[in-house]
Amino acid sequence: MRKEAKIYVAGHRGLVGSAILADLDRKGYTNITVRTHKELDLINTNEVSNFFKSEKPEYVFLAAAKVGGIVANNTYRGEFIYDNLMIQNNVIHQSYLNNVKKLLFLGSTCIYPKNCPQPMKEEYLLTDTLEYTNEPYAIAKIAGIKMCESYNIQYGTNFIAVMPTNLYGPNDNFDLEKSHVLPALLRKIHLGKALMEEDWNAILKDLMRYPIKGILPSDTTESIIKKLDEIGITRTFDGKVTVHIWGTGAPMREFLWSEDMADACVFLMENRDFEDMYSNTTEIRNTHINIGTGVDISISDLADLIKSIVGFEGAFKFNSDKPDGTQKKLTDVSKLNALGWKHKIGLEQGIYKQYKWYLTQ
Ligand SMILES: NC(=O)C1=CN([C@@H]2O[C@H](COP(=O)(O)OP(=O)(O)OC[C@H]3O[C@@H](n4cnc5c(N)ncnc54)[C@H](OP(=O)(O)O)[C@@H]3O)[C@@H](O)[C@H]2O)C=CC1
Ligand SMILES: C[C@H]1O[C@H](OP(=O)(O)OP(=O)(O)OC[C@H]2O[C@@H](n3cnc4c(=O)[nH]c(N)nc43)[C@H](O)[C@@H]2O)[C@@H](O)[C@@H](O)C1=O
Repeated sequence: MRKEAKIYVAGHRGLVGSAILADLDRKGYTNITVRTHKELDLINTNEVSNFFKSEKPEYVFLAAAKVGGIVANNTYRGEFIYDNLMIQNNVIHQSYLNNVKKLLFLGSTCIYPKNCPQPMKEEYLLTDTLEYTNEPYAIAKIAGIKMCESYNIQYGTNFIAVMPTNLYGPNDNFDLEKSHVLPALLRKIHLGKALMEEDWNAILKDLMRYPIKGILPSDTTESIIKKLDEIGITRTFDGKVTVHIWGTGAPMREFLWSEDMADACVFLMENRDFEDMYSNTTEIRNTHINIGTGVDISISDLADLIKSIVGFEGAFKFNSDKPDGTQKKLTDVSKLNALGWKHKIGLEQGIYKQYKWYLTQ
């Protein structure tokens, strides 16, 4: 990619999109175009067509999507499949019609079977049934992979698909109902510590930055304590605090720092073309590539790690009313590592960085 090449980052305000924007800037790319969701609704085919016709980007990072944690995926099933299919159909098809040189599509490791052999290799795609809680989202992502692959085969486009593991970092989603596990636990444990220390400034600052439905900063402390209890941050009569963790705590998850993720995306955009992704010329499939650390941790151990970093001295309670989801989804990153890319930020360092960033919000 020439440093002055015109690059479109879709979803530039999100966790991944904002990290890609910063990474491109750091690497000296000077001609980036972006649009907010309000300025350009990627579900709207006409709007997307007009954008591509007028902007004519040469490269596209497709980091815009309807994204959320296990409960959001399981609740808003229709939105997760419709929004994501529409966004990717519009951006991928308009990229083809407008001769985009290269597009990078972001999928997710939830595309692999619920009981996939571990660690999960790219060729395990479509070999068994999916995890129910995020099946609509996963089907949309699989359709995105297949659309990139099929356009490349039929039209000679150069659209590559990457499958990231769970991600975290600045500009993450901290809505406690809709977010992923790491930001959710970081925030709940942070609030638990503040509640135990009766640090009302910290609590009010948090509620102002990330409003929680039904809680107003002007509420009485008794009312705030009651509402925090309802969302799983419970203060008992002796002043101790218990933070509720969804599920059993047994599932294993892998977490990649978002800035590492962005570096991998730019690395692949710079170094890998579609024809590098396969050898068999008769049946071309599984041309996507996993991005991860290859290291996982149980939810329970993750909570303990966050507890030590935040300095929370309360307790945890596991809430099995909430779903566990897939028990393990460790990525096999040997393909990516063989290309010379490896993550730099380990989980403990990443959580420190995430918490430091969170405290500046
Ligand atoms: N976070 C994770 O753990 C993982 C994420 N991924 C994938 O990475 C990509 C980015 O995810 P992430 O950064 O976490 O998600 P975020 O929710 O942080 O960012 C998504 C971005 O897309 C924008 N967006 C959503 N819908 C539309 C729309 N209709 N039109 C225009 N913009 C829209 C959002 O804008 P707004 O907020 O204003 O609506 C937001 O800026 C996604 O494809 C996701 O599937 C894959 C694996 C793990
Ligand atoms: C990236 C990935 O993310 C999603 O899959 P997921 O990893 O299952 O989602 P998650 O991060 O929300 O949960 C991971 C685990 O964590 C446990 N858990 C405990 N306590 C909380 C909690 O407070 N919040 C949340 N969200 N989870 C919690 C929870 O019970 C589960 O066992 C899909 O979007 C999928 O499509 C996808 O792409």
